[in-house]
Amino acid sequence: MQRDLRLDNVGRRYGLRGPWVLRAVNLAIAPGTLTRVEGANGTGKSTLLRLLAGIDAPTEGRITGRPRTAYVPERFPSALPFTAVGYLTHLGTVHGLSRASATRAAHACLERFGAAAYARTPMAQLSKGSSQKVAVAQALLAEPEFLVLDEAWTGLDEDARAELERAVAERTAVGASVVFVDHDPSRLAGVPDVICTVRDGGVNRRTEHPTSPAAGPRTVVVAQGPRGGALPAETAGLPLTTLEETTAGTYRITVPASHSDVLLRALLMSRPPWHVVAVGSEETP
Ligand SMILES: Nc1ncnc2c1ncn2[C@@H]1O[C@H](COP(=O)(O)OP(=O)(O)OP(=O)(O)O)[C@@H](O)[C@H]1O
Repeated sequence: MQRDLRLDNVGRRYGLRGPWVLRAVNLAIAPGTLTRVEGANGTGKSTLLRLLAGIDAPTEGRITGRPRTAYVPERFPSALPFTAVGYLTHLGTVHGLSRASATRAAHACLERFGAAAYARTPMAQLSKGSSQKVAVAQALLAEPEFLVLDEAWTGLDEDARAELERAVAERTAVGASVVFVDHDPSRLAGVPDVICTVRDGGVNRRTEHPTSPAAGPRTVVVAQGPRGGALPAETAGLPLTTLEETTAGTYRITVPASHSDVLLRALLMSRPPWHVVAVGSEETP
């Protein structure tokens, strides 16, 4: 994502005389940020996400700067006349991949979320959880610059939930933005850069400070790199909780557990690679 996605004076109501669900919303989503949207039931969270994703148009106001976007809706229309892999392959070709690459990407995505066994099952026959995995896979397939997740974790098993958290971390680490709603307050706790609260038709935006002690599980990585040097550039988008040079060239780095894979990959893939000495988990207060 190269620039902010902007909502200027956006309003949305359903029907000509329906009540305004959102009104006078001004909001900017910056590249590389993770935003959590919260609010009571029926306040307009899904409405806001559909507007952000471009699935729905504002009744008034303007939305500009939307990059290549993917969306996981609250309710995924699973009764489609495709097998899971057929559907994802089709979408891959729509996104410009060759058929062979799209098929490979489709299988890889299903495998990643533990749904490889259902690749050839007609979508209408998938269980709710399996079809949710396809919903998530379709969004991640094209490596979007902007990812919008409306209760995307609901119905996923534990492994798939963790995998989706990792996928979110990967997206933001490469400069994409992610906006999500989730009923579980501990979802990615301490990680979001921004919290948006929808209330009384408005959106209140507040910036979080990932450097303050974050809630949720954290991973401690001890790694050796250049003395007094900086972390590899690939770690720039990560919400590091602490970074300490314990002895010359040895660093103790703490990240939210959901981001540990991205941190480790960045360290090991940097040129020259860092040496990872230890990885452990840290209890949080
Ligand atoms: N397609 C629609 N047609 C008419 N009214 C709608 C439509 N979609 C949403 N609404 C109304 O807009 C309001 C906000 O709904 P929305 O689903 O955006 O809220 P939400 O905060 O996501 O709710 P929840 O937490 O229950 O998922 C509700 O009053 C809802 O009935």
